[in-house]
Order: sequence, then structure tokens, then C-alpha cells
Amino acid sequence: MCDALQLPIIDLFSPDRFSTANSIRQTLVLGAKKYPLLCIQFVTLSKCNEICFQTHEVFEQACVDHGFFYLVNHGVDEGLIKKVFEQSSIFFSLPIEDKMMLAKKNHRGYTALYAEKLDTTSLSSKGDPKESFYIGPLSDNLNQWPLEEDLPSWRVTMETYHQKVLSAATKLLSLIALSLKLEEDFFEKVGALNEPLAFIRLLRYPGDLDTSSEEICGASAHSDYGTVTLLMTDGVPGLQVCREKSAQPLVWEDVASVSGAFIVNIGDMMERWTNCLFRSTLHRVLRPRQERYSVAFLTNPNKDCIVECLESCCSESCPPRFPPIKSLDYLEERTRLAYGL
Ligand SMILES: O=C(O)CCC(=O)C(=O)O
Ligand SMILES: [Fe+2]
Repeated sequence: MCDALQLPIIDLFSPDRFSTANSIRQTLVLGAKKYPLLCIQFVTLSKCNEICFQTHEVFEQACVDHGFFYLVNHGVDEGLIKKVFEQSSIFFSLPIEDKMMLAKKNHRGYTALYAEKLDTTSLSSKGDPKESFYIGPLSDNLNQWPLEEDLPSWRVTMETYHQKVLSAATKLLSLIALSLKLEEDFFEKVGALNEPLAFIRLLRYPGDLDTSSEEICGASAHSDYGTVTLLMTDGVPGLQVCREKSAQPLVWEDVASVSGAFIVNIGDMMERWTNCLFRSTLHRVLRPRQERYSVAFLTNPNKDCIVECLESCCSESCPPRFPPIKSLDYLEERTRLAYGL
């Protein structure tokens, strides 16, 4: 197996950066011997309203070079994360008829094995061998909930997780704004964070499928559509990134899980905002040998927010590569392509 990518680490709040660095170093040495992480670089948002030179370097690595990084001290409790994985596992183990009662409507609910294909360029007519369940914004009452008698803790667990991860994502976006030399509340001011279209995507990749050997992916190659995605996995390997999407052949590198840390990636709308300065990196999940669970938190701007090239990211010699677009129009187009609607 190849070495994993050495991703930078962004720290949302750490009173003691050195002990955090050491504990992460330890986790990687103990838990993933094949995944050395040589340089650990931190950015902290604790009291920061100004971004220093060193911080810019980390952001350059995180968002410009990789489009992927780890997020630590994010404020989402370990116990809550464990509960989300427990509840997810209980739901996915229900009989298929029960799960199909909550089949996806209004972008929320259950999608069965092979129902969705993340790689819209693939010629295969078959979808990805994974199941998912989507939970969207809490304010519009469109979410579908399993029956309380079947899963009494489900709704409160998922709602709490939605709120907590959204709050971490909001802090992260202010750090990203600062790194782009914008006001800390830039994304709030442009309306992106006013009822953002934020979705939890619970995922289960079965490990025991008897399928043809050509099917190598559990989640086929894709980039995420929104601003940032905060991913938590159960530690079973499989996630890979391709840093050069135009290279032939594509080169895939493993991303190791760091216990308790979110793996964050930049999405396509952030790439549009920054005129491709920040990278929305192609990624995929290999078909795992053993069952694998993950939880992606996909953040998208408010439906009416106009995503347009930032002034600081274009010039006469580097004009905007994309026209302004309304967030919802962009999402609808991408979803239509993904689901063949
Ligand atoms: O399951 C994973 O590790 C990644 C999932 C993913 O890329 C997604 O849901 O967009
Ligand atoms: Fe993704």
C-alpha cells in the first residue's frame, strides 16, 4: 500500500497546540503505521481575527495544493459522533422494505445500493455499491424520520449533529474568509450562511458483496458540489484523492483517518468563488473488504446566494472562469446529472 497523503491540520480551537500535535502524531503512529505524517502544521482560530504569514502557508497547502485537510478541536463531541455511527448502523440494518418507506424525496431520505452514481462521466449504467441516507436543513420540515418506536434516539442525535457540525463549518468558513484576505464574516454577508443548504449524508459500504472484479469503487470518483465537506469515517480505509484531475492516467493517493478529526475537502462552489485558486479535489472510495460506515456533512450556500468570482481572485490577465450562478441552480444541475433525472 502506498503512503498516505500528508495533509495539513487546521485547528479550530486549541489552547495547547503542542499537546494536540503530539496526540495526533501518536494516533497516526499507533493506528496507521503505513501512514506517516511527517509535517504537522496548525492554524488556530481561537482568538484570531487576523491571519499571520505562517497561517497563509498552511492554508495554501490545505486549500490550494490539496483541497483536503484535517480539522481538529472542532467542538463536535466524540460521544455524539459515536452515537451517530451507532444510529446509522441500526438504521441500515433494518429490512429493505422499512428503509424504502423513507425513500429519498426532496433530497432527503434513503437511497439503496446501486441507486446513485457519484461519477457522472462513467459509462457504466450501474450505480455505486453503497447505501445512503440524507438529512437536510432542520428548519424546513422536509426531512424524513424513521418511526420513533423503531429508532427513538435517531432524530435528536441527527439534529444535534447537524447543529454542531454546521457550527464548526461556520467557524471554518470565517477562517477561510480570512485566509482569502476577506472580512471574517464575508460568507455571512453574502448570504451563504443564512439557512445554508447543509446535508448529512450517512453512508454504508457493505463489505461482502459478490460482484465482478471490475467494480473497484464503493463511491465512484467525484468532487463535492458545495463550499466545504466535513467527513467522519469509522476508520476502515478506502478514501483516495486524485490531485491532478487532468493527468492521464489518474494518480490516486490514500487518505488516512485520524481518530476524532474531520477530513475536510473544498467543494466546487468554493472553487468557483476562488476562480480555481482553491481546489475541489477529485476523490473516491475503494470498495472496502469489510463493511465501512462514514458520515459526510455537505455544506452549500443558501439557495439564493450568488456564487461569483471574488475580486481578489481575478485580474485582467486572469479573468473569471465561471459566470455568477445562484447556488440552487448550480445544485439542481449537478444533482440532475448525478441521478439522471
Ligand atoms: O465515504 C467516504 O469516505 C467519502 C464519501 C464522499 O466522498 C461523499 O459522500 O461525498
Ligand atoms: Fe465526496
